[in-house]
Amino acid sequence: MASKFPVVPGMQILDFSALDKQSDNIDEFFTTAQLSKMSQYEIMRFKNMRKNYEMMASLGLPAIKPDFMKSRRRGAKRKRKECSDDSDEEWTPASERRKSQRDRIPVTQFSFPLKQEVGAVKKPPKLKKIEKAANIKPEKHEIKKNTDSKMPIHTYPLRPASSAVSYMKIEVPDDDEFLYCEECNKEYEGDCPVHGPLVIVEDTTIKPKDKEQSLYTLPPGLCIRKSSIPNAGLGIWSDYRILPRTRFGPYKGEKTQDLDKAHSTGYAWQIYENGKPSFFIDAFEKNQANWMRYVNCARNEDEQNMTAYQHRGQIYYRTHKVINPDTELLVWYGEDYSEELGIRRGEDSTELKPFTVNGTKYLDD
Ligand SMILES: C[S@@+](CC[C@H](N)C(=O)[O-])C[C@H]1O[C@@H](n2cnc3c(N)ncnc32)[C@H](O)[C@@H]1O
Repeated sequence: MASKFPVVPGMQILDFSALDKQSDNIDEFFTTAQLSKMSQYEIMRFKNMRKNYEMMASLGLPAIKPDFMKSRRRGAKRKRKECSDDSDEEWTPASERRKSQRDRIPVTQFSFPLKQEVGAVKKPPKLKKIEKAANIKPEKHEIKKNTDSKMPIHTYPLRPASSAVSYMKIEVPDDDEFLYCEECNKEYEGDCPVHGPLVIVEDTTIKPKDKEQSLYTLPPGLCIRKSSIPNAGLGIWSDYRILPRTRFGPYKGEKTQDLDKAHSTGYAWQIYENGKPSFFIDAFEKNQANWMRYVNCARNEDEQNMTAYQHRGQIYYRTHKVINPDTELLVWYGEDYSEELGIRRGEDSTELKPFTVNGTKYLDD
């Protein structure tokens, strides 16, 4: 498929729109009588299973066909078992299957292992080159307030930890075994039983001692360039369409309990244990971090396209809306740090002007 967007070697442009329509129907696999006995919950569940399977298959990824899709309904009276020639499982009514379904779905059916081994993708250019092209001064311990010119510029490390917070933090439930499903607006112990597991995008695997480690871990289809946010430095952009419920991470960095240090770098996430602040994961040192250190903070809900969450002591980012190609990935750092950055949620609607360097499109302040 032709694309006007820059393409990372080995990357696919994903367009699931046709798939979405087709997958949103399970009529061909059940009789009218069977369908009429199913709850909305069951119907949605089968649709999701079909969608996940077909998306994986369309990408050429290993996917296990759900049992209910293995035989098509050819007549309302035909029994399910007779139709099924490649399954030795006895067919049971959907309502009876519901209880055991979850245990029987292999996790791999849903995972989206965009995993790249060393050498499989071309490494991104050197950080210095990227900074030069984007007209960004090499990274310093510096945080600039982006919205109000009267606001002071803080240079770190400069002050002891105070009430102002310059590390990222989010509300974490007492038990971080639980996963919150934004679609259901509920927490579940493990994956959501209605919408299934998140689609997992893994970091690119790198050699242990690779310099600029954080950049080389970029998954295919993402790239680094100047942020769309004025004075925010570099940021992470999508080269292809990313669907909601896609998970990135975990956020990698040095594990530390040093509060002052976490304050000073601007790259630390606070981790909670039993609902209480415990330690930090600080991604300031590039050779201990991954690409997630470059994800910037959204200035308003509209531009936020990822949610940060803690699960089993680690921080992940997941998408909660479709992210179109050529869009910056933006997460919410939490109230305190955002305030530190001069972000008052909902107030900034700065128009962004594109410009081009060496054929690559950037957005200027
Ligand atoms: C985790 S880093 C993000 C990557 C950073 N842009 C870089 O080039 O390394 C956090 C820092 O990015 C900058 N930043 C992130 N979001 C911002 C925003 N909305 N406005 C201004 N600066 C922002 C701040 O300097 C902040 O301390």
